[in-house]
Amino acid sequence: MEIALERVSHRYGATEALSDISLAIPAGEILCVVGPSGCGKSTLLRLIGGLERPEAGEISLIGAPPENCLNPLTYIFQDFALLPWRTVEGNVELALEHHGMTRARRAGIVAGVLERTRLTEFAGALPRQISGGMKQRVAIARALAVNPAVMLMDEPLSALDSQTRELLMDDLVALWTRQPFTAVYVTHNLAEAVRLGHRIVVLSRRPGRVREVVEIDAPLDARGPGDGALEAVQARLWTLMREEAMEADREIVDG
Ligand SMILES: Nc1ncnc2c1ncn2[C@@H]1O[C@H](COP(=O)(O)OP(=O)(O)OP(=O)(O)O)[C@@H](O)[C@H]1O
Repeated sequence: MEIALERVSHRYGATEALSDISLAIPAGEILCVVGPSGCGKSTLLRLIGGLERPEAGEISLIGAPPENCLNPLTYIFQDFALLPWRTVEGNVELALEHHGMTRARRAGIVAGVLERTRLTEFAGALPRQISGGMKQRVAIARALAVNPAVMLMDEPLSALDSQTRELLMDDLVALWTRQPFTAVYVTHNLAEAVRLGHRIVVLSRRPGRVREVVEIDAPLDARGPGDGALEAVQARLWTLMREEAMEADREIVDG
């Protein structure tokens, strides 16, 4: 299933958040979205997820959903959004409730995604008993359980320390390599964008417009920290964003 955005614009009152965004996200691609604070990254995700309707333009899902897809679009947030009184298994199961499936089928799907996210032995743990990185793996498992057409990821690693972030990036690459998924991945972190993005969209600030789309050919599992070619892409992204980030910074200080 492919997502197409055609000339999408959105405003909140007098604030023009996004202007004239056209993008196509083919199945199996991770598209990273970067840009200075307030450029409309989260708005873009909300519009794609159907939480808000764009003021102008079209967003369409094209083609058939993947086999056994229970929900075409799922979110992964920075704050994990786990229910504290449910176990790891119970949190993943949550995504499968109200889909009218047998208990055995549900258990099979949960076991499968826990295995893919290396959580099997923690199935009975409560969120407070596990680390932040593991909590985010539970959120990823829960998103994968519905076999979505597209995962919408809003700063999923930004609440984690840098070592945990590295581990989670490795996990996401391993998951994608085993079974490619489609994702729109919003981040402030350019190192994350060059590790995880097949393409990276740089948005300009207010209104957010597509400033540039950078494509990275290297396979995800061939990328890693200290890779010179990736660092060069990261430097280029920073050059594109630097002035606007400085302006955003000044605005916050002045305000
Ligand atoms: N519900 C809302 N009502 C009014 N203005 C909003 C609303 N949501 C977002 N905005 C404004 O729209 C613009 C884009 O916001 P958005 O949160 O999408 O940006 P962002 O790039 O995700 O920001 P950040 O990087 O800081 O998370 C900002 O100027 C913001 O203040």
